[in-house]
Amino acid sequence: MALGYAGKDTGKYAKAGVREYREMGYWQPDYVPKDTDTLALFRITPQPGVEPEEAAAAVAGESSTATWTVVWTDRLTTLERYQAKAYKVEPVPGNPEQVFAYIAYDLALFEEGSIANMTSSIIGNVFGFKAVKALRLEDLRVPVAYLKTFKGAPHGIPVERDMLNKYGRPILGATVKPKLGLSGRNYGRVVYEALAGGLDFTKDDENINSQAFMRWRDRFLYAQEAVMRAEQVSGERKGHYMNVTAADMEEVLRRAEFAKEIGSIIIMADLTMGYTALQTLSNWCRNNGMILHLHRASHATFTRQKNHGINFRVLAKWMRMLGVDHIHAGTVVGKLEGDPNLTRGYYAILREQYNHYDPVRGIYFDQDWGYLPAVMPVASGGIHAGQMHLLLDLFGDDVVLQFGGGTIGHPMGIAAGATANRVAVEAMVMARNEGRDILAEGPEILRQAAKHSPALAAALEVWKDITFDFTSTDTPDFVPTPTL
Ligand SMILES: O=C(COP(=O)(O)O)[C@H](O)[C@H](O)COP(=O)(O)O
Ligand SMILES: [Mg+2]
Repeated sequence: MALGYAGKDTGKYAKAGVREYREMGYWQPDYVPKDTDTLALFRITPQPGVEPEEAAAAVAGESSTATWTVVWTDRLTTLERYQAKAYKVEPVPGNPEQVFAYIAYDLALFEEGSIANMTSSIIGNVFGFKAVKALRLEDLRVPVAYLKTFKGAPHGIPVERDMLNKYGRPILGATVKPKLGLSGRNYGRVVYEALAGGLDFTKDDENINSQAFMRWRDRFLYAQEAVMRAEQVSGERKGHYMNVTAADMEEVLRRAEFAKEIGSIIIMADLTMGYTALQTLSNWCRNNGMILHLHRASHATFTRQKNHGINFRVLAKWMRMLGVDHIHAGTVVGKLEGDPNLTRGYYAILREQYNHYDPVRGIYFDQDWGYLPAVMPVASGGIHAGQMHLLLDLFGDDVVLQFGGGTIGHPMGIAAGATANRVAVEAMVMARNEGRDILAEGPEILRQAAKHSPALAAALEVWKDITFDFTSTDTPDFVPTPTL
């Protein structure tokens, strides 16, 4: 074996000073996790010849105290406390190559209120470890004791609704398109049309920051002028997520300050900024009464493949702790990856105060959120008014439904695109509130509403029943038991 690692060929490596992680105390099948432990569920594909328990112990070791050999200085610490403990290994249904490994981390291991520190421990080194062919962090149970060292969302769902004065229905938004190339003035025109036409929010796209064709200050000014004019004509509160993502933190905060100064209630940031930058911005938003929208730009590079990386639910948990008001969480019916059951699980993680074990939705641990504010999930990417019944049925009211192409691509213009979405959502909410079965009757409810709305009629005609039907790459391992 070419690995500097003790697999089955223990004798050889023991001679070379390499110890099995199991022997070093990282495999403890009798360990009873404490309420204050962080629990992690990893999907491990061990290298051929590496036993599952040893692979689990290795992951526990490398994500906490261990190195590849025993070191003299271990004796200078209370090693048993600081060692992560792999305590259970289970087969993955239908996949003999993989195992689920459960690992417990003591509360002492992570700095208070630091996602950077927690991630450096749990996912810092171990994903490149040669003894595992592939590794995925599937879920995390964060103890309330550690959660209480975070403040969470700057506002949370009820406070955001109060700020907007909008209740009892999904919030509607749109991403300005094309993503790149518009001048500030034309950009502002799109914002105005979309908001005056009936949407609540518009937003910058992830890759709009401050390029030469449209510097951020111009965009912010034109967009805010559009917001204020749309507020005047509609009598409603409106907003445009101003993307403050920049190359350094001073510049990020300069842009955020400016957005506040000109009267915006919301800013946005891209996940590409990094955890520490986001946490600074979250604190700034809490201190300055600004809503923080997060675009999960880049997440699919590490969340999408089922055998390696991090499941999005773990990222969602970190973002709820770190403190964002909104996060993109998938659409199921749109253009981007998302299994229905797993996506519902992500929404539960963001919105509920207590998540009960539900492996069908990919929730592997009970999670008490310790009153950390709920985060508003954002459904965005390839959705349109014709799917309103599906979206409302899947996600309920506490969600931002964002129609970029599905507003700006409307044949009668941007304002008509916005109106189509607003009429569709109001008709569907009313039908649901009257007790109708919107999943079964949805298309008919939309057709009836379209009789009085040429904008909705045109939207239904042009996008008909477009859905993006591809098999998800990430699917649940546990299928629901069919009920008789
Ligand atoms: O620009 C869009 C959607 O545009 P459109 O509405 O025109 O398709 C967003 O960047 C995606 O929603 C991101 O994906 P996700 O929300 O999955 O993170
Ligand atoms: Mg985008």
